Amino acid sequence: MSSLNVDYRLYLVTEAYHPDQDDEYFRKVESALRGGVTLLQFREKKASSKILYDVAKRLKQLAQQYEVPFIVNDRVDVALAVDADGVHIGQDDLPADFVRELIGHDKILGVSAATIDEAVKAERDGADYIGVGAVFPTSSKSDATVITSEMFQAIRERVDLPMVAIGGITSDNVKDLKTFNIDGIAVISAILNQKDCEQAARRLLEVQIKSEH
Ligand SMILES: Cc1ncc(COP(=O)(O)OP(=O)(O)O)c(N)n1
Ligand SMILES: Cc1ncsc1CCOP(=O)(O)O
Ligand SMILES: [Mg+2]
Repeated sequence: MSSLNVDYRLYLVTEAYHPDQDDEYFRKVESALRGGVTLLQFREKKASSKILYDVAKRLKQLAQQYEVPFIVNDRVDVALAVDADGVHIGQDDLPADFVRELIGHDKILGVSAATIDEAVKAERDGADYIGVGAVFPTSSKSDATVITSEMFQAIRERVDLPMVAIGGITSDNVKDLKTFNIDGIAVISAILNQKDCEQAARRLLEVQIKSEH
């Protein structure tokens, strides 16, 4: 998959997978895809490699059904094993230039950046997009720190790559990002903690479009 025409507008990052809630997990992801999610990331911090592989294969199939790219967080091995469309890595993961070598140029490489230096390096190392945040406080990632809007803007000015905002984004505060010239938002709880994930996704897309005008 070429990274050129990726639609970053609404990037869904998965919540923790629990085998005893398997049906519910996939039902919510599919509901969100129906609501218009444009990119799907499998983020799983605790599961065994076997579970990672099995869940990733099933998520990839779902993403394919809805024609959205499928990205694996952290685990390049799992991404390659299931032939995902890309990998997302952070500052504590394998180095981005090395990951680019491992996955080649046909796959999407996303890199987290919270400073200008990290963002500039990500671009140099071959990232296709950067994930920048946390833009708001979040309880979905225990070690996330909130960056200032000045930092966000400074990164935007220095890097030409598509930029996705992440962390604590909701349909209420998404309008506060409208001056930042972002390419999209990445969310977990704003979709997956809602009763109706399809409706939550649809609403986030709508609010984003409205706040562009
Ligand atoms: C789109 C996007 N942006 C940032 C992150 C955070 O990645 P990282 O800093 O490696 O933290 P973990 O998600 O691995 O805990 C992301 N996953 N996606
Ligand atoms: C993975 C990640 N990286 C920075 S904040 C965050 C969590 C995003 O989750 P939520 O959308 O629920 O705040
Ligand atoms: Mg990571």
